[in-house]
Amino acid sequence: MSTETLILDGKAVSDDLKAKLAVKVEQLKAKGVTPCLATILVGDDPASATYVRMKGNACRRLGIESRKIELEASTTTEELIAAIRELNEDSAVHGILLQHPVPHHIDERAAFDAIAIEKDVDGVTTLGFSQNAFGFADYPSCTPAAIIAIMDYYKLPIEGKHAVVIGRSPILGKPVSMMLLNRNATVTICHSKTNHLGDIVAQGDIVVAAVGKPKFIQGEWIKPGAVVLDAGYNEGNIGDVDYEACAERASAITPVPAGVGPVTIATLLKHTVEAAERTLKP
Ligand SMILES: Nc1nc2c(c(=O)[nH]1)N[C@@H](CN(C=O)c1ccc(C(=O)N[C@@H](CCC(=O)O)C(=O)O)cc1)CN2
Repeated sequence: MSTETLILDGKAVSDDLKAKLAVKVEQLKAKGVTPCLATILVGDDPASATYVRMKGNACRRLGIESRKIELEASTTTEELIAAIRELNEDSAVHGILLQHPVPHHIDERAAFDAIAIEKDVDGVTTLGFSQNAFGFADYPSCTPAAIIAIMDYYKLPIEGKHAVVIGRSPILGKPVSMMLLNRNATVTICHSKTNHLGDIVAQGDIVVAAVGKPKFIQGEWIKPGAVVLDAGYNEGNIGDVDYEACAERASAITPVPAGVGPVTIATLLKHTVEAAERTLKP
């Protein structure tokens, strides 16, 4: 790795965010409101169970209530939606998180869209996505928001830069592309059918890896001086970026672990606290 490469420390960004949130949680509690996040886990995927546990622990450490709903893998779409509607109606719950992915037989889009917009702290509903695309979402999807938060924390410019996003999922690649566009970047979205991917990535001043394939982004694709953000969370805590090789060329890069991941969770907490704050306002 070049000695000049800035390692973008997600733990530092997340600690900074959480320190500010701790104050807000205390203020809310003094007014009789305890922020509450309900997490829904369907089935027994071990990685998903880990992420839900991490979110619950992060909530508790900050004084946010965490309500965990665990449903059998055989749960139907209708049963899942009924559980979500119950949480929508529960005034003590401020945010709802449905852990992705759900088992294949479930209509995940329908389930996401059952979440009330004012409780969509994970930014997964079609309405939330649309608001984010227009640049006025209360709660943009957490990983895209985390990527922007890291760039802002380190004062890395976005405006006028060419951002290349690899991945087009509805909770990551697409929303982060819209957020970068709304910050006046020129955005290219690449995906599994993109031809000459390396040539396109090589044009990026900012490269966002959201492809879901371990070490997929090659060092020789990176333009010298580019900023590389790795949103990958593959098995074994391996990112989408070939870290050592990309760090040789990048001016700044997020590691995995301790890069985008911790900021994603801190962002979820931030949105939950904001949702609780909004219940106080007329
Ligand atoms: N409904 C959602 N589902 C999923 C999302 C999401 O944002 N909303 N994102 C991913 C997974 N994810 C959160 O759910 C997630 C993955 C990894 C991390 C993280 O902090 N990883 C650590 C390392 C893990 C460890 O220590 O064991 C790190 O990078 O340092 C946070 C969130 C899919 N599903």
